[in-house]
Amino acid sequence: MSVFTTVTADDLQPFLKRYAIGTLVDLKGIAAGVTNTNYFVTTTHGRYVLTLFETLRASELPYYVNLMAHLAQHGIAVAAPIANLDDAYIDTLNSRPTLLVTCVPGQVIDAPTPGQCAQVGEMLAQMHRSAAHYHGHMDNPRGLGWWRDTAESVYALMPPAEADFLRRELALQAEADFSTLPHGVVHADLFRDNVLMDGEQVGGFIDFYYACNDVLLYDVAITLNDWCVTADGDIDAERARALLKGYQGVRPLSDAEVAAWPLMLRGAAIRFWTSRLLDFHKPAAGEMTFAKDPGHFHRVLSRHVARRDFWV
Ligand SMILES: Nc1ncnc2c1ncn2[C@@H]1O[C@H](COP(=O)(O)OP(=O)(O)O)[C@@H](O)[C@H]1O
Ligand SMILES: N[C@@H](CCOP(=O)(O)O)C(=O)O
Repeated sequence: MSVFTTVTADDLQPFLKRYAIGTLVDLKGIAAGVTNTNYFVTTTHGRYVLTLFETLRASELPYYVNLMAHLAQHGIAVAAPIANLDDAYIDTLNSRPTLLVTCVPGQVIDAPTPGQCAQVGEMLAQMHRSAAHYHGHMDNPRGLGWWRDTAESVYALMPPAEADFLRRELALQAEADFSTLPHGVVHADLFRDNVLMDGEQVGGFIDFYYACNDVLLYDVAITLNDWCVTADGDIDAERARALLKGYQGVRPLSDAEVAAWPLMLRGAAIRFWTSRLLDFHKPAAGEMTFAKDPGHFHRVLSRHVARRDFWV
């Protein structure tokens, strides 16, 4: 359930007067999603998504919101922020920082086809290209240092063999030097539940609140680890090849990126293994979400370690 802060028509009508998007026709809470309060808002001008931020403060939002606006201006399929009459994207409703964005078409797909993976790869590469001139900068708050600190906080709660495995993998990541690989703006959480597919086309990327500046190949690895995964944590080679072909049709990988790819896939798996371990073993006080299975990314990582063919 993702309506944490209730919004009524009486709350919304005066709020909408600060925008030029018509008057309220319908307001409906969105059940999917885990972090923020989301509503579909239909006005006389069309359909929008209203987000009330439950944890991020207004001062933390400009990097993400200006990025979404920048990408939308460049024709990338993303939800486009709507400015109010003061020309601000971030407003306030019911004491929460609030954003209105366009409603993108499509739905979340659980079992993507290779063709859909190819479209996601293509759109991701276009996103990387078109964000090259985005002026905002945000270091990755969930980089290697965060993985290590998080792992340290849960080792004692893990089966010893798994903790040893994670320690060894983190040591390998620490030895790697990715500093010369192409960097830029990455979504950093482009899982299936953060993309709406409109048939075979990408309807829109959503949920940019982990976006940051980092290695572009890392974003490809995060995306592939979710879009091309099988139920047992293995990677489906046909989907993986399709996603990489779609991506490389726009931004071919360099030799250095191809060489770094196997380790990057492992790093991307560690990122979500550690965050899921933390959520599982140490849920934040008052946290409103249920923890996702950390074991899944343990399996994804183990499969990558054993793998000899990496589809590039
Ligand atoms: N711009 C949008 N257009 C259409 N549907 C959207 C849009 N933004 C969010 N949604 C819907 O709301 C759901 C939850 O959004 P999400 O951003 O994942 O929430 P949370 O930040 O709480 O994780 C999505 O799965 C999707 O169904
Ligand atoms: N995609 C991640 C979860 C990302 O964090 P959230 O705050 O959006 O739940 C995963 O599947 O572990």
